[in-house]
Amino acid sequence: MLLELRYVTKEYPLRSRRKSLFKPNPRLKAVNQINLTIKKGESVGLVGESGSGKSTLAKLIMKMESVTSGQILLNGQPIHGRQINDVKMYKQMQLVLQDSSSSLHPKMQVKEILEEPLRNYFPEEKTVWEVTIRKLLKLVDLDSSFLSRYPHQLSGGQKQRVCIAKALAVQPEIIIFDESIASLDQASQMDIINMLKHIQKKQQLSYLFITHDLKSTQQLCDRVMVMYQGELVETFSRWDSQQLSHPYSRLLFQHLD
Ligand SMILES: Nc1ncnc2c1ncn2[C@@H]1O[C@H](COP(=O)(O)OP(=O)(O)OP(=O)(O)O)[C@@H](O)[C@H]1O
Repeated sequence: MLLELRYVTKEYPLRSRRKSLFKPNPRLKAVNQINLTIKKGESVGLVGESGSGKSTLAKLIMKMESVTSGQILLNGQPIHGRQINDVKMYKQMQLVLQDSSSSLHPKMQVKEILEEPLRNYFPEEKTVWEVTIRKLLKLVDLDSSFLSRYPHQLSGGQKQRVCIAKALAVQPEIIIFDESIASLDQASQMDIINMLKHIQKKQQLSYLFITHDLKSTQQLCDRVMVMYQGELVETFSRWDSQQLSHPYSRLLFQHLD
């Protein structure tokens, strides 16, 4: 299994006005006992309303937050421990966020932005960096005229494409998308989804595609999981509302068209 979550829970302390020495501070279970698996080459959607715990889960998987309990394994190795170092982990797993402006350095040209991961992960391949950068741009449907542009000279969709190219530069096994295309218009979203599908097939990549919009998972994902109030309440791979068991999943289906 490429990625496996076993009973993963994340609690945050809740601020309470009255502190008592005798009562434990109240805590919020942002993520509650989540079990999930993603195989090589599989594309999995994670859908849920705002506050259901999706981003917290992404942060736990990317080791940006510590787990309260449970285990996350990448290729069988627990990531929240000393068994796997961060460089090795981020070589296998990359994250693409919604707000691309925060992950693109404003003073770097696209060429430099894409060179950075190659410098970090493939220093011995310096002679082919330039060719690789052009290939990456082509993969995300941008031509080489973009190489010299700065982030402020790109549209939202083009910025997201550069972020995706930056993640692909590392040649990861899995990419986690956290609302990565949510801020784009419908047509750009569809373009990027089709592009991601094409790349995934070509490279046998795995995706965890996190979104509040069920429709965007329909094209891209083999399997969809529904999160509600920190828990995984449903998993389905057939788009048949009759098969759903949780009222929230049924509600999501009602808003599909
Ligand atoms: N650092 C934190 N400290 C305390 N509570 C937090 C923290 N981060 C998230 N939470 C809480 O955890 C819950 C889940 O938040 P999370 O951001 O994971 O939801 P989400 O499903 O990604 O929502 P959205 O779609 O709006 O981004 C929310 O109630 C949120 O307020």
